[in-house]
Amino acid sequence: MVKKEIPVEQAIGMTLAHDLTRIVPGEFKGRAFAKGHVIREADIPVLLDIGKRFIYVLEIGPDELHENDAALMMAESLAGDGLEWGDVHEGKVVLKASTDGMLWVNREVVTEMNLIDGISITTRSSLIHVSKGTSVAGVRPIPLVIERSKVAKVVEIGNAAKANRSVIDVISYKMKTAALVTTGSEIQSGRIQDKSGAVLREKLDGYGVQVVRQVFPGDEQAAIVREIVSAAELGVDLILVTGGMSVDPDDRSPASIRDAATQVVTYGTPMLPGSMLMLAYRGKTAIFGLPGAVLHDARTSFDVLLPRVLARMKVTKADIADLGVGGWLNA
Ligand SMILES: Nc1nc2c(c(=O)[nH]1)N[C@H]1C(S)=C(S)[C@@H](COP(=O)(O)OP(=O)(O)OC[C@H]3O[C@@H](n4cnc5c(N)ncnc54)[C@H](O)[C@@H]3O)O[C@H]1N2
Ligand code: MOO
Repeated sequence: MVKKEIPVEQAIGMTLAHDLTRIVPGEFKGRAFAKGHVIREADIPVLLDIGKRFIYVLEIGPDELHENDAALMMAESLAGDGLEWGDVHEGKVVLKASTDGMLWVNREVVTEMNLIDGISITTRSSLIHVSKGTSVAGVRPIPLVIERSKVAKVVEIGNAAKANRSVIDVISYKMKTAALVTTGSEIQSGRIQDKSGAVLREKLDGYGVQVVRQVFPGDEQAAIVREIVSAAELGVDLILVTGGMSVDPDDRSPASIRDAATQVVTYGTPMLPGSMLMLAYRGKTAIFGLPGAVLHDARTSFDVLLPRVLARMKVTKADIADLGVGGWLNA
């Protein structure tokens, strides 16, 4: 690479080799001049205002890449389903969700890429819910001009990983319908008005899941089991059982879910709030036992697990055990 520094006063008529950024703390951060801009006399004071006394004239060698080209090549090798991106800005491509769904990031592969000197791939956490339009990853090289071999290595790692699944995907939700089994004698008898229906309907609506049934079986185990089995036979994707999830004699929900399920993933999670949550399946129907905190707190273990269940990702006891560190969710 040949990189010549030209004082801005002598740069009129020259072409900018990269985007130039302007930052006004608290007000603005973005591109003031785009790569390729031909400098005019009127630009000189603006350039001086943003602290540019020199501009580069670049000659990029055959073994090198400009930051913008490198960022685009890397973005293409990383991105799989459910993603889109626009122009490269200031050497960075921002990947955005093109659909609602669960963000999947192959952490090991991204770490391997970031170990290459000069590579910077930044993502949101894997396995979280993202809405269409959300920015999920920023991809850029650190230097203005980077060795082609480093970018080729990123692309090679990305393509090798793709045999299995892309490095970054937004996986749309496969589950669409839910039934609510609202236990509790105090709700069944009308002593207490049900609050779970409104809370859970609103939450599920955010994931595109429709509540098609709500029943109030009280606290008798046989009645709760009957309602879970009936909802599964109706063909809903998801059954949410609330109430009776802890240690009192009339807390029958865990035993009822166990009776109705063909597989129990966990009763109990290392997360707070939401430690008494249960996850089970009856065939392909997912069953959550939701502790009282889900009705009370905005974010619980349910919000952590729901995206991966709706996306039909396999969730194991080991996956759940791994959530303990960072599982204090109200921090
Ligand atoms: N000694 C212990 N106490 C508690 C434990 C424990 O391990 N040992 N666990 C705590 C945790 S964690 C939670 S969370 C709650 C679990 O509560 P449950 O899920 O069993 O909820 P219930 O006892 O059935 O109800 C609690 C409370 O919420 C009201 N409720 C329930 N459902 C509805 C509804 N659909 N609409 C409105 N209100 C509802 C219910 O009337 C009770 O007042 O236990 C801790 N305690
Ligand atoms: O199961 Mo509870 O208060 O941890 O939500």
